[in-house]
Amino acid sequence: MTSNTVISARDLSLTFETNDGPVHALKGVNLEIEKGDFVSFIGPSGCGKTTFLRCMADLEHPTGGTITVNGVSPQEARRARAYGYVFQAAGLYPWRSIGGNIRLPLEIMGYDKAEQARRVKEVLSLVDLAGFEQKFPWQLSGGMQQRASIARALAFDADLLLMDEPFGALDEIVRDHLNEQLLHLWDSTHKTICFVTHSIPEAVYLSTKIVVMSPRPGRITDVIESPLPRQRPLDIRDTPEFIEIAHRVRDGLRAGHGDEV
Ligand SMILES: Nc1ncnc2c1ncn2[C@@H]1O[C@H](COP(=O)(O)OP(=O)(O)OP(=O)(O)O)[C@@H](O)[C@H]1O
Repeated sequence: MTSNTVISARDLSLTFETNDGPVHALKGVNLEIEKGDFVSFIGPSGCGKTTFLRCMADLEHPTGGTITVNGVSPQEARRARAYGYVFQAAGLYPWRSIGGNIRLPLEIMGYDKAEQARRVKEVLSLVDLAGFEQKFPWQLSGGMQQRASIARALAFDADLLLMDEPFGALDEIVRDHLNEQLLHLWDSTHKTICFVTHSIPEAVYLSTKIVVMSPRPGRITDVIESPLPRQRPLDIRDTPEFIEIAHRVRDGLRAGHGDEV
């Protein structure tokens, strides 16, 4: 672990006790994430991607091993507001305007009105929604709503962004556009991003590091360091380098699946 280490998981395990017996959501997970990394977690349903993200966010508590966030416990990191969390669904309050939704966590945290207004403007422009502050969620497309939820997660300017399959419900064209915007945002803000996805092209396009996971028990089967440059136009997806990484991810997913049967 170095001073640049954002997430450090050592032999991390989490077993849920259920009526049907124990569920090993995570077992023996080891991973280091450095400042500025864009890390995707990919794997079949039930391999523990969400559980891992929730452990980072102090929303679940490991039953074995250790995990630190910025060198401290997830609980301390949560209290220090070390991360923003973006959920699968945008989860905006329909009775609040877009500005009102983004402002809500800032109100709770006691920022003064001028600072709230400044931050709302800043994050809306970061996600390309300048001018939409007064609109209500139902007046925005699904992709715009998801961008607004990213803006809300960015509002208190945490260096770490945890994103749980934020674009899963969107069509491919919108998703491509949001992927480009997210890469741009990552590049311009130097944040560290942990991103859950089911899509191989999305994982390869976005990431500096791709973590391939496998279920029962949930574990990491491969960690791929991407050789792709930081600046990535969408057509990088047609290059041999991109296709080679995508193959490796697919092979990793297949191997993990083979263990199940
Ligand atoms: N609160 C809980 N109680 C019991 N079991 C749980 C709980 N949360 C998750 N699980 C189980 O833990 C395993 C991992 O779940 P998790 O949601 O982390 O997987 P995932 O990889 O994110 O799946 P998906 O891609 O479907 O979102 C699954 O078998 C799930 O059923």
